[in-house]
Amino acid sequence: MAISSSLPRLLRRTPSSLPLRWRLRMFLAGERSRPFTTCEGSRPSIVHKRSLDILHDPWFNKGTAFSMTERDRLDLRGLLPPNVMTPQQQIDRFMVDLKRLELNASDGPSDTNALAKWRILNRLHDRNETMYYKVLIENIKEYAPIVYTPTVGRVCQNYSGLFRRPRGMYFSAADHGEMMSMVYNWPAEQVDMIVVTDGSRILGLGDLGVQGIGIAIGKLDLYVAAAGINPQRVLPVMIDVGTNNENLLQDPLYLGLQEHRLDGEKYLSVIDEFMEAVFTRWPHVIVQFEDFQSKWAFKLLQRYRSTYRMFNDDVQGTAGVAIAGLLGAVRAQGRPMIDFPKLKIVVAGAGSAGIGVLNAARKTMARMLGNNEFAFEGARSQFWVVDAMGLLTEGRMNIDPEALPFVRKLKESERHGLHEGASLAEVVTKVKPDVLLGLSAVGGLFSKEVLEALKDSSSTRPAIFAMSNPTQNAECTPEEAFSTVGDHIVFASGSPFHDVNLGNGKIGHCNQGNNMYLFPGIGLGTLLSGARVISDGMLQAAAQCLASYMKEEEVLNGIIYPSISSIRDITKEVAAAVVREAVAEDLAEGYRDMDPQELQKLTQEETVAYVKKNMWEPHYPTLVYKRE
Ligand SMILES: NC(=O)c1ccc[n+]([C@@H]2O[C@H](COP(=O)([O-])OP(=O)(O)OC[C@H]3O[C@@H](n4cnc5c(N)ncnc54)[C@H](O)[C@@H]3O)[C@@H](O)[C@H]2O)c1
Ligand SMILES: O=C(O)C[C@H](O)C(=O)O
Ligand SMILES: [Mg+2]
Repeated sequence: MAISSSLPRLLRRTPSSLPLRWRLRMFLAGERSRPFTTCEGSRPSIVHKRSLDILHDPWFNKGTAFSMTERDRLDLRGLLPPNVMTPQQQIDRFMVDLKRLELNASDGPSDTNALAKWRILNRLHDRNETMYYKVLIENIKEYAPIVYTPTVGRVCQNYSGLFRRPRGMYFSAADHGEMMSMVYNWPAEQVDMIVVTDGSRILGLGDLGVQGIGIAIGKLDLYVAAAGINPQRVLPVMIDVGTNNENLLQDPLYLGLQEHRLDGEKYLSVIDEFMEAVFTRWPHVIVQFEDFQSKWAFKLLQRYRSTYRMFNDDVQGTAGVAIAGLLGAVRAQGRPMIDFPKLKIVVAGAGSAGIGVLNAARKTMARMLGNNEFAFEGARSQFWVVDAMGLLTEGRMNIDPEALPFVRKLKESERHGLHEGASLAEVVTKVKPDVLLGLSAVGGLFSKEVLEALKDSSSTRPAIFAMSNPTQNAECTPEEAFSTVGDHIVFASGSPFHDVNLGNGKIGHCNQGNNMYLFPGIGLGTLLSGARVISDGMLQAAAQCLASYMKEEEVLNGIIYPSISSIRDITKEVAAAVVREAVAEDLAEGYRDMDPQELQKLTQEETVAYVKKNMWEPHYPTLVYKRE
């Protein structure tokens, strides 16, 4: 039957408002499929596609309205958020989002159009990945704050409305027993990098449930843009084990499972099953755990790190970035890095990030002091930890095991005029720290009173790290820090802020102390070395590389982290440092045609060149058609 003879019939049956392209497509997909003349349930439409091909076909796609049986029949399981929606719910969700555009979609005072920009970039991402990444790489300073912190936080908060075309995989508590087969629904034969979250602590925004998938997508955008991981080989994953966010539990438009989070053994068995499934299909994949609540972050890290190629970005990536910044703060005082163990550090926040930093800083100090038990014990006394209940001392009931090494003895505290639960301002007043570091998720925690107290710091150049994300969760702004404590401070924040004009031609530098300077290089270095696991040594090599990347005159000027414009270059260097450490520790098993013996022969420069050569660039390849 020729197209031309059936076209008039087809045209009569389809609404004239539809583009001709669609009506033709309907014909080509089979005359039997009559979405306009049959209603759901009476006669099925025959499709000749499955999996993502259906989701990407505007004619057949039903998005979140695919029923569970259809999802199974069409290999769609895991490719959509778990909550099956009615068509009306889909329209309600879309309308809420459409109407929201009329409101001010701002994230902080810096960019009132951030979400609108995200939408435009996201549509490009869906249409043309090569072009999307070219735009991102060439304009990374401008658009990292859109695809990553801080806008990604707003994206996650609004994800049920923003959701259009699915990206990544969703494993839910309801998929127990199915994951090993579901993982084959992902169309890519090879996956190098997975970023997985359970949505329980997204940035400083709390439990966002299934909407947390946005953070996994944002992190992988940086893996492609900064580390040159091939975008065809990345996989964002959301493990939906429910949510304890009451608003989401009540929201009829929420896309995730509307039940309380799984806990205990049930929770662990879901994560175990997921890990087994992905490592069975892709034995060489690297899994980055992201934004898991502290309660599980440490346990899962300990459970998997010696078996699987995995790391926790919030615990380990953040620690490395903080160490590099702290070493920069020592150098900024005109002192050698080896003076680091002398710093007195007050840390506000004892969650996954805060404890990660404390452990790494303590180990670094101990290494500098002789790397023995005595040095390790002594280094403990450099830290004062304040959490939601104030100064952490042995007087506290029910202390988290991870925080135990950092509790202060009561006598010791009294000697400093402090007590269990003392406020941050009291601690800063009495301790006079060199560094005040915030990973508390409490915006404005470094109040005027706290910053005033820091003026009496015993350091010639006190350092303030307001590392919580996104923007509104920063413990203070750079303006507040410079104007209260003084022009001489060193300042870093987790989310980007502008530098401060101090007058008289002087600039107060706002460094971005964010794990984005390390995680892409840790992942790339692990991939290219073929390391079996990610060791402490590899993480430490990454941090040292970042610290030594900064030149003396920059550091003396208060610039302790590179500009994000050079993130591709620093990531290449970090990855090379990770490769070399993996080789030195005999963990490297090689990558493609580069075997461990050859890796071992590479000089420092050759390792950097090897990394560079393996970084994906956003160029269109020539395409040639070949019948299967
Ligand atoms: N800049 C970065 O690279 C980076 C990396 C990881 C995490 N973070 C940010 O760090 C923050 C914390 O992350 P997390 O995983 O550790 O969270 P978490 O919820 O596990 O821990 C938060 C900690 O802050 C403490 N806290 C709460 N209120 C406080 C107060 N008033 N004073 C002092 N401490 C208080 C809590 O007791 C807890 O110990 C988040 O905002 C996150 O975005 C930043
Ligand atoms: O995501 C970020 O910007 C940093 C960090 O992983 C966080 O959780 O805040
Ligand atoms: Mg994180």
